[in-house]
Amino acid sequence: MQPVRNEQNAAMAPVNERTEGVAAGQGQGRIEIRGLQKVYASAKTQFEALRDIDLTIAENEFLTILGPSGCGKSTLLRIVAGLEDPTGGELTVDGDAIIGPGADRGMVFQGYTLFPWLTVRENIEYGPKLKGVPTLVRRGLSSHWLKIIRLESFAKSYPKQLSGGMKQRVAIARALANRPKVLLMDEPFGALDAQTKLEMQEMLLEVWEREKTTVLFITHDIDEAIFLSQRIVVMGANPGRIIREFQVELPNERTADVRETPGFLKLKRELAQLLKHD
Ligand SMILES: Nc1ncnc2c1ncn2[C@@H]1O[C@H](COP(=O)(O)OP(=O)(O)OP(=O)(O)O)[C@@H](O)[C@H]1O
Repeated sequence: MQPVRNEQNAAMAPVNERTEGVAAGQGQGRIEIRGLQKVYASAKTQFEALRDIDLTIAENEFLTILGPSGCGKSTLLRIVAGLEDPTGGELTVDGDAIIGPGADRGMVFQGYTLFPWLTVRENIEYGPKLKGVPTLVRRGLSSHWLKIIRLESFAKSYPKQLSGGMKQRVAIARALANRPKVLLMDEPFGALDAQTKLEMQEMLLEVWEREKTTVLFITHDIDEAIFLSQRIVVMGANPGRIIREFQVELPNERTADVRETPGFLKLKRELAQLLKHD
């Protein structure tokens, strides 16, 4: 895929300015997590999946949680999504307690979660349609997103006619067309081949710079974490907990060659060392 930014796109206003009245809320997507605990209990066993998680994610921040398999990354994300209840602690988005799923939080997972019976355009328009956004406004919104993800010529295609990378582009557009304050992403590019993964990472950064949504991203890929994030929180397992956090001191405007810079490579070594010893 070509880089998403071009003159035509650069001239386009962010969708938030184009579709007034569709906002999920007035805040900007600040997530506060205090003393979060999660224990999975059955009749015979108890498993402490998350212990004492304290984390604040600033509005418009791109924060990645990095950690080995089983450290509780997905559990944490599902709790923020409202798909699972914590055993203890408090979670808020812009001061509002998270008590279940909501339109203020969009989600993109590794598995392709598009509706197979809807076209690409209909998938993108699904959330706004549920919210009662009028047809013409919806059409403008989906056209805007089709352009950004460079799938205008696939508007009438069905998911099964798309490659894995294309499906994830639609999944991102579908989540953002709903104008969430927060985008929650659980290894969204984990199933893609190496080249497509790099292209998707660049596309995601372009979209994030344009839309300025708070992003909470999960991965166990160190390069992906550094390339995408402003801040990286490293989790350890047994019990799942935060062990360290890193500010990524790289420019926000990132191109592929940032991966060769001394700053990138130094952080990569540090993270690899940390994950090896946990
Ligand atoms: N419903 C459940 N019941 C019992 N244990 C669970 C449940 N869901 C997750 N766990 C356990 O909680 C721990 C954390 O799981 P989680 O999926 O959050 O880890 P993860 O860091 O996302 O791992 P991965 O990178 O492999 O996806 C694991 O040991 C897992 O077996």
